[in-house]
Amino acid sequence: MGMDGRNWETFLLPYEQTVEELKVKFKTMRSELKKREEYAPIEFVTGRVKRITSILEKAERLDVPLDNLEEGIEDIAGIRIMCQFVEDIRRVAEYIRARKDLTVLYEKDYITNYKESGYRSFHMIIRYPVQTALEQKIVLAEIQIRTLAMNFWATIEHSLNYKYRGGLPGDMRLRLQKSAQAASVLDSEMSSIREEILDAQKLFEDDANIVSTLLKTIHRLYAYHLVAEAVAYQAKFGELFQARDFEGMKQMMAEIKAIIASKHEEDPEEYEG
Ligand SMILES: Nc1nc2c(ncn2[C@@H]2O[C@H](COP(=O)(O)OP(=O)(O)OP(=O)(O)O)[C@@H](O)[C@H]2O)c(=O)[nH]1
Ligand SMILES: Nc1ncnc2c1ncn2[C@@H]1O[C@H](COP(=O)(O)OP(=O)(O)OP(=O)(O)O)[C@@H](O)[C@H]1O
Repeated sequence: MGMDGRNWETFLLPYEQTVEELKVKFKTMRSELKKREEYAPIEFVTGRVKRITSILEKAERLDVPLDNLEEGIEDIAGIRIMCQFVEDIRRVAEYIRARKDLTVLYEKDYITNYKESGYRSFHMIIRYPVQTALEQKIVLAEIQIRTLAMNFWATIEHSLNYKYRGGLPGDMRLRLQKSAQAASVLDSEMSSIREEILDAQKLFEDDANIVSTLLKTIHRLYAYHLVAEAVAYQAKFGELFQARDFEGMKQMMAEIKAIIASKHEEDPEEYEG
């Protein structure tokens, strides 16, 4: 007996539950990663159950018999994960592959191989065990992972395609391809800016480290009874810090280390420990 005779409402129930559960899980992943590493590779998460008309149209287009919708249509349950940067997409995919509550059936990388329309996204088709009131069912679901720029483009393109019912005029298609290119450039630009921001943060971290190790090194001079030197270096440090002269601090560090090393040579026994 075909799908037509069955109850759509109960057919869609496990998919609705799947979408709700996956949304919660990925939103939780977002907040957890944000707490752990001060930066979340996930910007936001959406999900939807495919509408009946859209399921029927797709079944017709892909020649899927109505009694095989569960296996034939892979995106009845769909989740979408938006990221700020292209690099985040790989990370999120890694986290998904490592999960124990789902299995990845296959992946489609439309970022390396974007579609002719200009569409870019990373797709994962998963098997998800969902516990209903009566039984455990394993359903297929689609996870789309994309940047904000990819999502912007795909949203506009989707609505235009819907408006023209797939028959986009040639010039429109060309302009969409061009804007997909522009979105891709935008993603690359943002990635390189991100690298620079991370470098700047690292530099700041390094400078902060120089200050603390230099102050500790100056303090060690007291252990070698070099009180006058310690006081002089402390004063010089004050000047260097005022000028934020980190190169000067590195030189000072080298000088003090040389002094300490020569003291060691004079009398290695005295200063151990
Ligand atoms: N906006 C937009 N979305 C797309 C495009 N191509 C694919 N998608 C999205 O990605 C999903 C999966 O597409 P595909 O990987 O091509 O797989 P499919 O479902 O077998 O094929 P089609 O639905 O026939 O494209 C679609 O259901 C859309 O949500 C595109 O050109 N533009
Ligand atoms: N995996 C997904 N997660 C969240 N939203 C999605 C997902 N896939 C599609 N959508 C959105 O659901 C709405 C309805 O899309 P629909 O499922 O009818 O078509 P589609 O997935 O774009 O195309 P197709 O029928 O070819 O699979 C659109 O706004 C679409 O952007």
